[in-house]
Amino acid sequence: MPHPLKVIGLMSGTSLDGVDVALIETDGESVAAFGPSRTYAYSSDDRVLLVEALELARGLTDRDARPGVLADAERRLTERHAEALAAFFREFPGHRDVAAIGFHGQTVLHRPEIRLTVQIGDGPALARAVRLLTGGAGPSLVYDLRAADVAAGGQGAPLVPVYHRALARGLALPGPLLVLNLGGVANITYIDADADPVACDTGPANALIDDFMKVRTGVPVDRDGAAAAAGRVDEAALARLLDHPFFARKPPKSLDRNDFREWVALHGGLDLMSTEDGAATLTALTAACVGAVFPHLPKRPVTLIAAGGGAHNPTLLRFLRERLGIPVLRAEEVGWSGDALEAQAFAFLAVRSMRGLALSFPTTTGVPQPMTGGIVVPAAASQGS
Ligand SMILES: Nc1ncnc2c1ncn2[C@@H]1O[C@H](COP(=O)(O)OP(=O)(O)OP(=O)(O)O)[C@@H](O)[C@H]1O
Ligand SMILES: CC(=O)N[C@H]1[C@@H]2OC[C@@H](O2)[C@@H](O)[C@@H]1O[C@H](C)C(=O)O
Repeated sequence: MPHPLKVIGLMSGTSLDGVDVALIETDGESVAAFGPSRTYAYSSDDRVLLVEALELARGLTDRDARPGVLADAERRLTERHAEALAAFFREFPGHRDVAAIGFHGQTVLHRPEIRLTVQIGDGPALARAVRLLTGGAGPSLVYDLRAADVAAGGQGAPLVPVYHRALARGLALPGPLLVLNLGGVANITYIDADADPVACDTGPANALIDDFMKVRTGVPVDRDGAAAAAGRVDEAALARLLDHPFFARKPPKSLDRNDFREWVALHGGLDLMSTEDGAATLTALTAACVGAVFPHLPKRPVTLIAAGGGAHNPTLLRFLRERLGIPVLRAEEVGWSGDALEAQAFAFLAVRSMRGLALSFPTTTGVPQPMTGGIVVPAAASQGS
């Protein structure tokens, strides 16, 4: 096993809530040690800018174009990542000797069917900012990790399955195992012994709930699932929503954050529901979407491990248990950090990229062959530039 590197992963996910920073020690094949992790929240102003950027990005046909507010959003996002790292190094000065950084950026558009996925975030600019923080040659920085997969005909997402598999090797749980990330969008990794993991996005998770709660209450979250717990699931609306062709498609498949927005507006009937019933119905939708992937899996999973922000929502966890009929564990119950998992994954993927190892596989993104990816700004290259 090559010597493990100290690596930081940076993730800004589809829920637009902030920058996740996580440190691990890894050789890109297994994890030697977990370090600290933190989330640095976006201000409501940042969020408004990112939402505008997502709206504008809907019309993009060129992944390198940054018209209007997209250029502002990319600058702001890169700055926020530099500030997040500055705060992280202030708190953990002993980790300034980090060897590499994996920088996901912010997905503003994801349309793999036309080979287009756009993550904003200026890798070379962040590499320069990091060098000012660390001194010396600074770490290598790896960014744009989805592009190669999409260019080769893959879905470009999810990319975390190879990390989930590495972690799952250390567990003594009965399989097949399902790892579920409940972010803005939900995605699963199905792991059965040493077979290649099977993965896909399953449907909306928190993004629809957050957007609905923002309209109804001004606050973009159903904190602890309180509203959903007080509501009644409209099963007829749920059945209409599950009639979307996405659910009949076999994996690999992936989603843009806003893919279900119009569908829900058309078929959800949420305008006629109370806040509680609407929250309950959208929360049940997230759980039912995970159930909808079961018929597409090689075998029925026997254990589910839930991670991501949605794993803090007890109503969502209850709905998952009720609708799936299998044990649902929180990531912490198996010794993982549910909130840091994705950022850790991008640290892991950065090392894999630097070593030329595969990030994605035919069974995870549908790419024709296992595929590496990412653009590396080597430590020395950022020196003096
Ligand atoms: N206590 C809580 N109760 C209910 N929901 C919560 C709670 N804490 C976090 N969340 C939800 O989790 C979301 C954030 O999840 P997470 O950070 O995993 O998303 P992300 O990484 O941005 O998304 P993705 O994985 O899609 O890229 C918040 O937007 C919120 O809806
Ligand atoms: C295009 C894109 O950014 N997709 C995200 C999004 O958020 C969750 C889900 O949709 C997943 O497919 C992916 O992120 C995780 C980190 C992944 O690639 O594994």
